[in-house]
Amino acid sequence: MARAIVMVLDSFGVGAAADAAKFGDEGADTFGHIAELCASGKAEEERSGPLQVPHLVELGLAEVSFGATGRYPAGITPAQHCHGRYGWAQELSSGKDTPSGHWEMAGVPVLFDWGYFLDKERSFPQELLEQLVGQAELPGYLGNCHASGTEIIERMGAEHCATGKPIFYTSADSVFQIACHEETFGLERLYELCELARKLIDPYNIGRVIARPFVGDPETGFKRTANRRDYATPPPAPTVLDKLKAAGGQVISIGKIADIFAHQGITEKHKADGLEALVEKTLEVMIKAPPKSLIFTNLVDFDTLYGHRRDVAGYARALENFDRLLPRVLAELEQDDILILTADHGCDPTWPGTDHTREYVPILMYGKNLPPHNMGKRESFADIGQSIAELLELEPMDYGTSMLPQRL
Ligand SMILES: O=P(O)(O)O[C@H]1O[C@H](CO)[C@@H](O)[C@H]1O
Ligand SMILES: [Mn+2]
Ligand SMILES: [Mn+2]
Repeated sequence: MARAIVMVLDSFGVGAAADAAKFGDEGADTFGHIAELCASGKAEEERSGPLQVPHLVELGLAEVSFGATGRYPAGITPAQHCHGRYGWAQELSSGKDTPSGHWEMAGVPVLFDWGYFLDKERSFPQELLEQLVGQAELPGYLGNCHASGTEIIERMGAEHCATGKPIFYTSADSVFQIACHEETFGLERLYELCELARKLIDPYNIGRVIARPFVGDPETGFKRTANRRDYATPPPAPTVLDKLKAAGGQVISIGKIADIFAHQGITEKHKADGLEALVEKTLEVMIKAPPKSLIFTNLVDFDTLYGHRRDVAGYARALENFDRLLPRVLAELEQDDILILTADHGCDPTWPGTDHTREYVPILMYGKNLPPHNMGKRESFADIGQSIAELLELEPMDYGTSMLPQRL
């Protein structure tokens, strides 16, 4: 019996989706724009020249980009022969957020609208703020606005440390984020505050409360730590993770997958800090995981360190690093295993603002038994969940079309 290994390159979109205009994202292209800036010598920090991702290209990445946008990315030579079974998928879910993207790839698109805090300033309802301050016995709060998480701790970190007031902020996503200093405020206290916020915020239909701990001081500057924790609302229906767990399979979360699925349908979880450590952890798990396992890894750095920060060279470096590690992942595949590389939304680092972008995502599948094929445009990320259900011999999911070859 096979195993499925899914690695999410968080935010690695491959071109504006058909409905991108609704999100103000017409023309966004995370992969294409990174490649373009690399090829024109404008992404030279700690790397140089055209984007080098030959192993991803062998799995079909250049063809996927061509299919999604009508052109090959600048500076990328398409592979003579692709080894992958690949396509590009549009999102059925109404939002371009992380939970929607992940749940949809697990077979459960989010067809309802999330609640959002749309006002850029004074973003949160007064009643919610009063409840939080009262019940958590806080001296008040800072922020209460849309912000980039790194920028707001630079701006308000000192006042937070001096007053003990937590920093509340949001974005175009359905999120309530709380930034607090790990030492002066306390990490456990921040988590407790987020748990309270999670309960109070449920009537507003918000996807996630996120704890954003940081360290540092006003002299040397403030820095976020790896102790981020996401408090997601649970998926609206059983995902392929739940179905696999119920069928006695293993569902192994690496990185923030367990948080994104509100810890549902998970049998084992591992955390690691940074792209390389997350790939190493995936390799470690691949050596041991039994048949009928789903190994599900989220590579968050692409999004958090580079996409939202609009750092093109950083994103390119991370892609090149991942590409260098990819042969080791391929070497660890057993005969019947299938590797799926994909993304949950875009976050074009050349795009205005700091939010996600509505894009097609790549689906690059590879297995020793899997005939290579260009599977074209996919109607939903749920094709991933349906493929996993078929591979691991589960009941079919309600959404999605399997990308596995038809059995004779
Ligand atoms: O700017 P930071 O704090 O990284 O926030 C980003 O991370 C959040 C969750 O992925 C998104 O809502 C986005 O705004
Ligand atoms: Mn994401
Ligand atoms: Mn993000």
